[in-house]
Amino acid sequence: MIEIRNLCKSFITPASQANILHNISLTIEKGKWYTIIGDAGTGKTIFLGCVAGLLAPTIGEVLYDNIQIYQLSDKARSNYRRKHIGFVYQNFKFLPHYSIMDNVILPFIHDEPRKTLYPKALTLLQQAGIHAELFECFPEDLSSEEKYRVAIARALLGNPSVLIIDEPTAYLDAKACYEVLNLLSFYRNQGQTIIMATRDKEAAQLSDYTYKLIDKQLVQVD
Ligand SMILES: Nc1ncnc2c1ncn2[C@@H]1O[C@H](COP(=O)(O)OP(=O)(O)OP(=O)(O)O)[C@@H](O)[C@H]1O
Repeated sequence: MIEIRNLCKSFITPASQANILHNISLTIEKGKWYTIIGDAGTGKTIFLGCVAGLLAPTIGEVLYDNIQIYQLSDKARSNYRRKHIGFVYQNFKFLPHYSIMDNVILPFIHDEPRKTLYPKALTLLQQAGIHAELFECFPEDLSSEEKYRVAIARALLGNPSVLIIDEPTAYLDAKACYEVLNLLSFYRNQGQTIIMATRDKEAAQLSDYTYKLIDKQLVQVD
């Protein structure tokens, strides 16, 4: 369903060249959970950005259902991304002065009326274990675990083909981490495709496939 072909990513300036990813090929199957583990600075976020249509590879291709997303115009790729990709950022990117419910709904407010978005957001927030009394709170009122849960609900509101998650276990203690991973497992069991990057190899235990990013390349782990 997602085909990553010979992906290389470098950052080139007149003074230097930083080669981050080299010749990565991977097929992402529908309904499976892929975990990319790697130490800090190995290129996990860069890899997710390339797969998500946010960062053009220097060489190589990313195809969604045979469509080369980097051959699309910026506008078409942006539309494609909105439709197909739900992204949970490492730092969430919440709007601090908007309520939790607004943070979930606002990314889609130009696509659909609030009155149809609201019940979907309500269901996703409830599935994510967010109690109704938190809906009108602000992001800063939430615990780290609750923030992850809200960010996952927001990423799923557009019913994306793939949920991409950058480091879901950062800032969480072991129990909270376990709970968030269980929530992801629930969605994978419902058929959601997931690509997750993390430094924590223990976080890969519920996923279907684990790869390690090492020396700029992906190596499958057991
Ligand atoms: N625009 C850029 N120009 C040059 N180097 C960059 C640029 N953006 C990122 N890098 C470098 O790419 C490397 C990989 O960064 P990336 O954020 O993908 O790592 P990561 O594996 O996600 O790390 P972490 O686990 O800390 O989040 C880093 O060494 C970073 O400095």
